[in-house]
Amino acid sequence: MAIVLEDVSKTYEVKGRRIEALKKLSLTIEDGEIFGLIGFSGAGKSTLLRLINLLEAPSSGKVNVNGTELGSLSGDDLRIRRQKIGMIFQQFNLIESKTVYQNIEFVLKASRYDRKKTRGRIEELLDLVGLGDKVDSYPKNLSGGQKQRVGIARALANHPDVLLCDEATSALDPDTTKTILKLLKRINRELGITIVLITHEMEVIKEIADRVGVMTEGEIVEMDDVYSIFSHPEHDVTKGFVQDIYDFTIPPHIDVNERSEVITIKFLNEHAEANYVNQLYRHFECDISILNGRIEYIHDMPLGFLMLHVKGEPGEIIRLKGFIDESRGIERAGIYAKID
Ligand SMILES: Nc1ncnc2c1ncn2[C@@H]1O[C@H](COP(=O)(O)OP(=O)(O)OP(=O)(O)O)[C@@H](O)[C@H]1O
Repeated sequence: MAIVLEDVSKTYEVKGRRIEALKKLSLTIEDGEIFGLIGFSGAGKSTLLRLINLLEAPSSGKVNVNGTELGSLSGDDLRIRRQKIGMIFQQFNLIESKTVYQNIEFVLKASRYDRKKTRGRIEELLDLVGLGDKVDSYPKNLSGGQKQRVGIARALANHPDVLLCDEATSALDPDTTKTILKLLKRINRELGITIVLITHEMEVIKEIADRVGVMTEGEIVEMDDVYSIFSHPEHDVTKGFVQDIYDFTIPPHIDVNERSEVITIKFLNEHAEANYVNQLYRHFECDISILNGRIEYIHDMPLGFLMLHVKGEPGEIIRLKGFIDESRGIERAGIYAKID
């Protein structure tokens, strides 16, 4: 059971102009995983989500969700299948004139949910998202984070097996973003719901995704587990996104020549926490100062970057670089190219 897209294309015609929003894209999202799609505006992310959500049909290719070929559905079958795909939005999309209770009741009514069970289900959902005391509040009296919690409760009302998140935290401050992402992760782990999220923020991917696809111009140009994408980005677009997090630029006053080099080192896994700089001091007659450094924990696995300014005889600097290149779990990082 999974979401499988096979050679999917989507073309729009606008005033006689063809826009290829998706170009023969193939992708398998495994059951129970959190899959993040990152890309700049116009890359085709929302279009992809609308195909999975059955809001639109592909121009060619196949979309299969949990064993059902979506193109084959119509009428009631389509309506029922759609209920099994929940969705949350950047602007929450709550009905302002309805209370929290009524917002969720609305989707349960639409799905002809057993009326006798409706109140119990809504209370259960609000408890799950930590809003048990807001049942009679109106959206205008809720914070952004609380509104998104209502959005999540509403999306889960019909026991979906897939939850699609369209820039779900882009309107929230960093702290609220973290709590919402934690909630989504808990929902994924505890309820086993597959989550597909689209974002333009690498922080969001780092925080929550198991795997990530990088989209540009209607194609997925790189796809891997999140640690691999962060530690070894291949495509220029991916490098640009990663560099947004590791913004390591050489300070302008640092002179770079054969006796004075800036070396950025990448430490993988447990090597990030070792006393590596100590070893460099001990082994080489160089003057070493730290210009920048950071350890990131991705799914609890450390990934470290350290920018060093090394001064010394050219031969000694070459030996030091050779030592780094031969050390296990340690690599020279270079500077990831920034794409504007
Ligand atoms: N209904 C539509 N009619 C015509 N063109 C469309 C339509 N929907 C999307 N497009 C075009 O398809 C391309 C991909 O758009 P899409 O919204 O999927 O990108 P995106 O990555 O989600 O961007 P954003 O983050 O800005 O939403 C864009 O060139 C867009 O203008």
